[in-house]
Amino acid sequence: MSKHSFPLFVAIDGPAGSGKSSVSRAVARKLGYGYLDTGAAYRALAWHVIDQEVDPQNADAVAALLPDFDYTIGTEPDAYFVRVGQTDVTDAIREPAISAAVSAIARVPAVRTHLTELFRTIARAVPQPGVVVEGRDITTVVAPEAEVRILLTATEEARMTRRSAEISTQSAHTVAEQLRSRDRADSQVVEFMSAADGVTTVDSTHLDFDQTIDAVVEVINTARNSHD
Ligand SMILES: Nc1ncnc2c1ncn2[C@@H]1O[C@H](COP(=O)(O)OP(=O)(O)O)[C@@H](O)[C@H]1O
Ligand SMILES: Nc1ccn([C@@H]2O[C@H](COP(=O)(O)OP(=O)(O)O)[C@@H](O)[C@H]2O)c(=O)n1
Repeated sequence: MSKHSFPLFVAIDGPAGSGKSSVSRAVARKLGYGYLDTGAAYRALAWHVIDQEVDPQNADAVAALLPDFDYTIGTEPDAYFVRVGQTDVTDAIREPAISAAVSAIARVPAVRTHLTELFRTIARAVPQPGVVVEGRDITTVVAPEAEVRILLTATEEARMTRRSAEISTQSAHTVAEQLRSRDRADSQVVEFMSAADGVTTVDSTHLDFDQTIDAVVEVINTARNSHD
């Protein structure tokens, strides 16, 4: 199969609140690409684990749920949804209880292997000429060979401020503490705080949302030109 049979792969990693989901989705919309939110799969599995009354800390019990984990995600930037079986969990997976449980299931090796395979399959199958895939280990594990690899960062302060502006049900202090402890737990499993070789860093601390989109599109265009 020629390399043009697969969509152009844009891999974006970064810590919580760096803007991965919102920026990746907007970039995909702008370029007419598909969009894959990999964090949503980890969150959906955490939702399923809790729904099945399994202890998220019990790695074997979590791994045992994988063969029957029936997960669907929308890859159209304008028609985003996440389903487990027939249940729409798009909003439920953003609940604080899921955010609190997700790192425990994300450190189970069988979970990472299973979801990584799923991501590769979903990304290859999008009908668009490109796909923006975002998460924590896309540039390093899921698609180290991606045509475009970006680390999206922002200072901890900027990320906490953005995230707490979104969440009205918890104090800014609680949101910041939870984000910090999730980043700490996730960092023990995958490296997403510094760019791997060949990965371009986009620091959005002093960029507004539109400027961040433009900066990412510029990295993609530069990489595309060098591949042509
Ligand atoms: N450059 C930016 N300037 C200001 N706000 C931003 C910027 N990038 C993202 N945001 C906002 O920050 C919040 C967190 O972004 P999100 O995409 O959910 O991050 P992540 O997916 O990395 O956790 C969202 O409300 C988003 O609109
Ligand atoms: N590629 C990925 C994506 C997410 N994750 C896990 O999934 C969780 C949720 O990811 P997310 O992207 O929705 O998180 P936010 O950055 O949006 O807060 C993370 O805290 C990680 O534990 C992962 O391990 N690897």
